[in-house]
Amino acid sequence: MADTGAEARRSAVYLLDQILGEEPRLMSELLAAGTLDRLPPDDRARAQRLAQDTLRGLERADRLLQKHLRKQPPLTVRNVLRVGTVELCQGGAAHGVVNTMVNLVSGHRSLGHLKGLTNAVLRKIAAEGPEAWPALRAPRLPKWLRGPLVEAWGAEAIAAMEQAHFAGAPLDITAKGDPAALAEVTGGTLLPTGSVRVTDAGQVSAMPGFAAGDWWVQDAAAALPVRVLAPRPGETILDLCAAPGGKTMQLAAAGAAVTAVDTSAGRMARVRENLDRTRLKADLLTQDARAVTGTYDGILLDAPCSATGTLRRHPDLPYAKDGSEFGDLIDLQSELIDHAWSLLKPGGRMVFCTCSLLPDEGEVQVDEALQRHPDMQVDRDAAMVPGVDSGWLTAEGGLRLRPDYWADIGGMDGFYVACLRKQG
Ligand SMILES: C[S@@+](CC[C@H](N)C(=O)[O-])C[C@H]1O[C@@H](n2cnc3c(N)ncnc32)[C@H](O)[C@@H]1O
Repeated sequence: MADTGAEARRSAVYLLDQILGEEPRLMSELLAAGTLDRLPPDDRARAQRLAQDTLRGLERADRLLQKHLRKQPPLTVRNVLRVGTVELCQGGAAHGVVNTMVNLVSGHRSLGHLKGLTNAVLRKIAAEGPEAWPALRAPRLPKWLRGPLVEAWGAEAIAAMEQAHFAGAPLDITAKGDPAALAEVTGGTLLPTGSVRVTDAGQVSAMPGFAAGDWWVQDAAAALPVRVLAPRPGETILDLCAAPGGKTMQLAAAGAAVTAVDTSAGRMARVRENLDRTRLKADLLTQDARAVTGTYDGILLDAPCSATGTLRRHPDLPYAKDGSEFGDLIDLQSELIDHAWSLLKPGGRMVFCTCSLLPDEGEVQVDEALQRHPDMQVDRDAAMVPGVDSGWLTAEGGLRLRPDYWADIGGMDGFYVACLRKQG
C-alpha cells in the first residue's frame, strides 16, 4: 500500500535539516528557492505544516526524546524523531507515523543502521508521549532573544507570548470592500479592528472571493498601520518598504494615489501580482527608499526589522537567526525615518511601523526621531482607531501590539505603530 504521508514527512525533515543545520536558513528562503515545488499542493502544505508544528514544539519533543537517547544521533535522525514525536503527540496514528519514519531512516545512505533505534524510540513515544505532552511547559524562546525581550516586557509577559507562539496563528484577511460581508461569505469572524479571522481555512487560493481579488491575507495587527494613517481618496501617499504589498492594497483600496517603493525586485513582482489580482492601482518603484524624491501628503514607512513580532507564523526565525543583524537594522530604520521625513509635506503625517517586539525598533526609534526633528509630533488620537484598546498606547503615543493580546480569540502579531505629524 502507498505510504500517503511519506513525501510530506521526508520534506518536513529536509526543511528542518536546513533550518537547524550548521548554516541555518529561513523557511521563507527555502520555499522561495523552490524546495517543495516538486510536491503536489496537498503534500507541500502538509510538509510545511509538519515542519512548523515541529519547530513550535521542538523543546517539548526534545524533552520527551532525551529520556530514550543515550547520545544524540546525527541531525537528520534527530529531526526524523522530532517530527515523529510531534505528530504522535498531536494525535497522529502510531502505525503510520512510526512506519514512515523508520522507512525514511532505513532508506538513507549513511543512516540505515539507525532504523532500529528510530523504531524503538518512536514506539516508546507513541506509548507515553500523547499523555505527557500537554503537561510540558510552552516552549521557551532561545536565550539570545528571550534575554532582551524579558528585559523589555518582563518574565510574565514573555511567558504569555511564548504560549501565543506555541498556539500558532489563525488566518486573518483584509476585505477590499465591506468586511462584514466578507466575514459572512468566508464563514469567518469580524474582528473589532475590521479584519476577518478564519479558522481551519484550508487552501487559501480555493477560498471564496480569492480569485476575484475581494481580499488578501494580512494579520490583524499588520492591518492597523494603514487604519492609523487613514488615507483619503486622492491623497498622495508614499508607501516605503512596500513588498509584498498588503499595506499597498489597503492604501489603494482607500482611493489614495499610491507610490510603492521596495529594493527587492523579486518581492516587488509579488506586489504587482497582488495588485493585479485585486484590480487595484499603484505606481511601483524598485529602488532604495533613501533615494526617493518628491513630496507627499502622507507616508507609510513599514521598515525592515527583526520580524520578532511574527514568530507565531514563523517559528523558524528564532533558530535560523541569532540577533547579529539587529544593530544594522536599527541604524537603517533611523536613516529611513530621516529621509522619509524630508519627503513629507508640512502638515502631513507619517506612520512608522515595524513587526518587531524590540523597543529599539519601535518606541526608542520614535523617542530618538523626536529629538532629531523639532517639527515632529506624535499624534496619539490617530492611533485610537476602532477596536484598539487604550492600554496598547505607549508613553510616547504609539501603539504597542503583542502576540499575547486577544489571547482568547487567537492573538495577533507583535507590531509597533506610531503616527508622526509634521508642523504645518
Ligand atoms: C516588513 S517588509 C514590508 C511589508 C509590506 N509593507 C507589506 O505590508 O506587505 C520590509 C520590506 O523592506 C524592504 N526593504 C529593505 N530595505 C529597504 C530599503 N533600503 N529601501 C526600500 N525597501 C527596503 C524589503 O525588501 C522588504 O520587502
